[in-house]
Amino acid sequence: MVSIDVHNAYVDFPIFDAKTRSMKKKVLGKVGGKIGTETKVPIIEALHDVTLQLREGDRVGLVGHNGAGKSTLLRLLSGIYEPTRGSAKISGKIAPVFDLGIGMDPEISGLENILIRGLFLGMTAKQMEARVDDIAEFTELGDYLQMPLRTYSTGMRVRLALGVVTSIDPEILILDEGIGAVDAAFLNKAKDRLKALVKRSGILVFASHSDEFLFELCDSAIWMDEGHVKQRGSLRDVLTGYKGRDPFENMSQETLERFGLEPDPVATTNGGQG
Ligand SMILES: Nc1ncnc2c1ncn2[C@@H]1O[C@H](COP(=O)(O)OP(=O)(O)OP(=O)(O)O)[C@@H](O)[C@H]1O
Repeated sequence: MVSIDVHNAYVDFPIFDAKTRSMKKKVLGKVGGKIGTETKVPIIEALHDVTLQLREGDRVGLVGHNGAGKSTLLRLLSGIYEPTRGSAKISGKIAPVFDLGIGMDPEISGLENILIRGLFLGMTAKQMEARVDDIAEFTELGDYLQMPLRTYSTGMRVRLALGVVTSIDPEILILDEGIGAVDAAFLNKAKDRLKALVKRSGILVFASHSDEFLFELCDSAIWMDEGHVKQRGSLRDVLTGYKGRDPFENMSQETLERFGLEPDPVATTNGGQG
């Protein structure tokens, strides 16, 4: 049974090299977690009293300002961070995809990197060997696949990484946005593979700043603010709360239809003006 149970979890980062005196001057900022200065060493409270349960079939988007705690929560859900207080119990094979470039070795070939990266994401060597041709074809990298990775452009690396990531069979897929460096045509091609990947995953948690991408992959969402869960619910409701307006407002009819979504009735009746 695939599941995630987080109970009253906190994640603190003590900052040993910060200048406590100057930190005590209050600076009001919109972004970032809370910085506590009561102790000698300033502490950033990246997650504050987070409780959530995720079950098989959940497709959850994570939204929030820069520094709100999304990446920290993803790392907690992946078992990379332990909670400072509280608990996080994760059952299932986790594929954490934070940084598409992570786990790649510049000195070995693209093909070898496909294999290594697959192992890193929980696949067996046999499974990866069976998929390598399909991945190679998807990347359109041709003879470059025999060359060391250091000879690749940024976009070529992303193609390779996306090819591997979208070929795996994760029970729990933890996805952090970072898919910007490829050209639009390739991203469209990757979207279909990403959707198929999400379909065969047990649980998806996806942090993103793109409404459209969130609607492609998720049906519910969590709004993180200053390290705590500010709202959890349907993707539309949470985005409306977070942005202060209905996310459908700015979507074209074609996009809405593609997602199988109903246009906002208010916007429709007044000619899309409000
Ligand atoms: N390794 C770390 N050491 C110290 N502070 C950290 C560390 N990682 C994150 N933080 C702090 O924790 C808070 C939450 O950061 P986090 O990276 O989780 O935010 P985020 O919501 O993912 O932001 P973004 O949208 O900018 O990626 C921030 O205040 C950040 O400064």
